[in-house]
Amino acid sequence: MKYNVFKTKKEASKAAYETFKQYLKPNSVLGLATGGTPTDFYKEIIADYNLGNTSYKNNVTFNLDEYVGISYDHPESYHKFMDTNLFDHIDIDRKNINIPDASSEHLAEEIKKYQNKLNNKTINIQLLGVGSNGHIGFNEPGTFFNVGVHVVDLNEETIEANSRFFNNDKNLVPKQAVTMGIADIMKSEVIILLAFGENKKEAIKSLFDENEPTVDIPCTILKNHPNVYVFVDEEADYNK
Ligand SMILES: O=P(O)(O)OC[C@H]1O[C@](O)(CO)[C@@H](O)[C@@H]1O
Repeated sequence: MKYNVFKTKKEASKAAYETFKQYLKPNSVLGLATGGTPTDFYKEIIADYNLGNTSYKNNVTFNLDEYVGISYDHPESYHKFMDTNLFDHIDIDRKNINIPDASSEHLAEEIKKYQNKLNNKTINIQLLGVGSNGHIGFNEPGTFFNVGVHVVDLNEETIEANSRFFNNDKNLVPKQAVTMGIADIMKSEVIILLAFGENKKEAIKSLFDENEPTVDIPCTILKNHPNVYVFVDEEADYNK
C-alpha cells in the first residue's frame, strides 16, 4: 500500500488524479465513488478534460452503490450526484455508465444484472472513499469479504454521517442501499482510496496496523490487495 499525505483535500485530490492518470487508458473500466470524499478529485478530472488532455468517450464506468427508496432525480441520489459532479462535464457515452438501479421494483433481478455486468468486465481503476466505521462502497462492518452485489441495511453511524446531505435530518436518509460487494472491489486492478478529515483517521490507521483483515472494519481487506494507493489530508493522517 502506498501512503500519501497532503495538507489539504484539494492537494491530495490533485495528487490522486496524477496517479489515476498514470493508469488511465482510453478504454479503461473505471470504478467510481460518491459522497463528500471524491468531489475535488472529480474537479481535477473535469479541469484536465477541459484542457483537452483526456477523453472518456470509450471508457466504461461502474458506480459502487446507490440508495434504495429515492428516485434518480432526488438531489442526493448517486445517479444525480454523478451527473452533477462528473458525467455532465465530460464526453462519456451515457450507455457506458453503470450505476445500480436501486429504485427498481425488481431489486433482486437488478442486483443479478449488475453482478453479471461486473463479472464480464475487469475494473482497471477503482476509486474509493471510506466511512468512519471502515465501510467501503456501502459494505458495513460485519459484511463477509466474499460477498458480491447486494442490498445492505445502513447502520446507525452511516445514517448519522450521511444526514449532512439530507438537511441534517436522519429520518430523510434512506435506510438501505445496493452496493458492489467487497469481492467485486477486490477484483479491481488498481485501487485509489481517498480519506479526508479527522473522523477517517481510525479507519486509515486500521489499514496499516499489524492485525489481520477483519470484517469488523471492512477496509482492512485492502491489506490483501496488491496495488492500493491511499491519499489523505493531514487530518486523516494516522501518524499524527
Ligand atoms: O465520502 P463520505 O461522504 O465521507 O462517505 C464515505 C464513503 O461512503 C460512501 O458514501 C458509501 O458509498 C462512499 O461513496 C464514500 O466514499
